[in-house]
Amino acid sequence: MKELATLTLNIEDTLAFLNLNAVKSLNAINSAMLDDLNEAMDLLEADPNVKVLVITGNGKAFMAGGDIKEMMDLSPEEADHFIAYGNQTMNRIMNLSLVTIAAVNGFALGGGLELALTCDIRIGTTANKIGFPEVGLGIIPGYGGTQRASRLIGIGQTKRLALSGEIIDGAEAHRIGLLEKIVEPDQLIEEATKFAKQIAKNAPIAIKQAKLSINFGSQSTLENGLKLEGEIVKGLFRTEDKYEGMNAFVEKRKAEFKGK
Ligand SMILES: C/C=C/C(=O)SCCNC(=O)CCNC(=O)[C@H](O)C(C)(C)COP(=O)(O)OP(=O)(O)OC[C@H]1O[C@@H](n2cnc3c(N)ncnc32)[C@H](O)[C@@H]1OP(=O)(O)O
Repeated sequence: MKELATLTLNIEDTLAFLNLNAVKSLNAINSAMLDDLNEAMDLLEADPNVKVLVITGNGKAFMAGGDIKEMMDLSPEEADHFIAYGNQTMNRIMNLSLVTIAAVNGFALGGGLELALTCDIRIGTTANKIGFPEVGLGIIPGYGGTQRASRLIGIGQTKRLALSGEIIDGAEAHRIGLLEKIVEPDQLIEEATKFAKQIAKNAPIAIKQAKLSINFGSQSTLENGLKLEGEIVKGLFRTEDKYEGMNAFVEKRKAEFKGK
C-alpha cells in the first residue's frame, strides 16, 4: 500500500485501488492531489502486471470538485496553470493503457464528475449526487467536463447539467448514460471489484486495444476509426493469446492468457 498525502494506492495482483483520501474537504482536488495522482500513475505505469484500476473516494464523496479554497484567490494566470495541470493529469488518466473504473460514491461534483468521465467505466450508487455546479461559482467545468460529458451523454444532457447546475441522483445519472451501472452504496466496491476481475481475466492485449480503438474513434471520423479497428484486429491475429483463446474455446477449457 502506498500512502500519499491525499490518496492511497493499493496494488493487489492484477487490480489496483486508488482511494482519494482528503476526507475533510470531501476530496476536493487541489495541486497536492494533482501531484499525488501523477505519482500514483508513475507507479501504475511501472507495474505491467496491473490490468484494471478502480478509483473511489473515502468518506461521503467521490469528489466535491475543484478546491474552491485554493482557486478563490488565483489570478487568471495562476488559474491557467491550475487548469492546465489538471487537464494534463485528467488526460493522463484517460490515456492510461490499463482499464479504469470509477466507483463513484456519494457526491461527484464538478472536477469529481470530470475525473469519473476520464475513466473507462463508471459504477455509481442510488445515493449519488452528481452534477456540474460550476456556473454557480462563476466558472464552467475546466477539466474536460464540457467535452467528455457531451461525447458520453450528448450535447443536450450536458447543457442541461452544465447550464443549470442541477444535481441529479444515481438513478437519473444511470438513465441518461452518465453511469454505466448503479448499485446500493454498500455494494459499490464489491461490484467494482467483481467487474474489474471480469475485465482482467480477458486477453490483456485485446483489452488494451479495445480501449484504444474506442477512445480513438470517439475523437475521429467513422472512416478513420474503422481503419484503426481493422489494423488492430489484424494485429491481434498475430498474438499468442488469440491462438490460446480460440483453441481453449474449441477444446472446451479455460484460456490461459500470457499477454503475448
Ligand atoms: C476545475 C474544477 C472546478 C470545480 O470543480 S469547481 C467546484 C465544484 N463543486 C462544488 O461547487 C461543490 C462544493 N461543495 C458543496 O456544495 C458541498 O460541500 C456539498 C453539497 C458537496 C456537501 O455539503 P455538506 O454535506 O453540507 O458538507 P460541507 O460542510 O459543505 O463540506 C465539508 C467540508 O468540505 C469542504 N468542501 C466541500 N467541497 C469543497 C470544494 N469543492 N472545495 C473546497 N472545499 C470543499 C467544505 O468547505 C467543508 O469544509 P469546512 O468543514 O472547513 O467548512
